[in-house]
Amino acid sequence: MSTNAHVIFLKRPGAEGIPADDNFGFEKFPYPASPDTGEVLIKTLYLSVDPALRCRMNEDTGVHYVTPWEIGKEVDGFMGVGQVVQSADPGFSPGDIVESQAGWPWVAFFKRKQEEQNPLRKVDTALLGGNLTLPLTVLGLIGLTAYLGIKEKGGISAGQNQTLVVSGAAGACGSIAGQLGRLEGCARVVGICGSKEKCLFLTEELGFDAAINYKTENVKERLATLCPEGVDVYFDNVGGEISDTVISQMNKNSNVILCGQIAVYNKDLPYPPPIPERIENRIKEMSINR
Ligand SMILES: NC(=O)C1=CN([C@@H]2O[C@H](COP(=O)(O)OP(=O)(O)OC[C@H]3O[C@@H](n4cnc5c(N)ncnc54)[C@H](OP(=O)(O)O)[C@@H]3O)[C@@H](O)[C@H]2O)C=CC1
Ligand SMILES: CCCCCC(=O)/C=C/[C@@H]1[C@@H](C/C=C\CCCC(=O)O)[C@@H](O)C[C@H]1O
Repeated sequence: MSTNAHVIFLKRPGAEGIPADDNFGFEKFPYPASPDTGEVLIKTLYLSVDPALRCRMNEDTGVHYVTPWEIGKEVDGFMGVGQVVQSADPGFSPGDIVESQAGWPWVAFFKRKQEEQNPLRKVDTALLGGNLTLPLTVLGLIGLTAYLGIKEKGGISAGQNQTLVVSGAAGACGSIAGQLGRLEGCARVVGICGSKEKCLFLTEELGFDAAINYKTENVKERLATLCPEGVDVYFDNVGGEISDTVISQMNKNSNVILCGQIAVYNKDLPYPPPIPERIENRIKEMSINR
């Protein structure tokens, strides 16, 4: 009989801890014989490895909607895509492509019950043009996060000559947020990211007006040059010093879309992590929505 295998969580990185291989283990276990009534057997195809999973390595994530991983238990991510191998549920047939919040059995089969909290959804592959990872990116939670952030929190109106700055701009959320900001009507879209190649990707392929490499350039000076009328909308993926610098150049009544704070995920801080007092004061003085 073939065996299944999965990733388990072995130890927390601790305060100020950088995640390492030995935080995780790999365990083999028996492969389920066949699905019981109402169950399907799914082969994992793709798993989303998200920055917020780092917060699940801590004892307390700081937010109610993201639960910490338990020591010795299987690692589960936010979303995964798989293929039905056997089905004892009339709603699914072998070969169906499905998505759900997924555990991490590695290139293996697993058995899952239909759960109210975490439904298994059939993916309409005709919409995907052969790219089965799209439900994990632009057509999934990532795309929705960027869309709702820009639409609901950005305060963007066409014709208002607004400047949008995006940090983590070449990443999954940031790259979509910048493009949506442009479509919503921002006059200028500036991305901040960590390499020359990523800067070129933003300006040459995604239509950003400019990009700043925070690893080699002075972000404060470049922002002042690229955003001469100040910043009206900031899609914040990173927090930390970069965000302090952007917020210092934001206009009165402007909007920070607080998407994530990846720069501080290795620090043992509650979410959202505290910001320096001078930045708090500026947010109040300038009536910045955050
Ligand atoms: N609110 C929500 O529901 C959601 C929030 N998020 C949050 O959005 C953010 C981005 O997520 P996502 O797009 O999926 O991530 P990606 O993994 O696609 O991109 C993350 C990028 O962040 C950059 N980065 C990493 N560390 C730092 C640092 N110290 N300073 C500056 N940049 C850094 C890196 O790019 P580079 O080379 O440019 O440094 C990295 O590639 C995260 O904070 C995440 O938690 C994501 C999804 C949903
Ligand atoms: C702990 C810090 C979270 C910071 C915000 C963030 O990065 C969110 C990430 C999302 C995530 C969260 C939404 C719902 C989780 C529900 C899962 C559960 O365990 O019940 C999701 O949208 C994808 C992430 O990257």
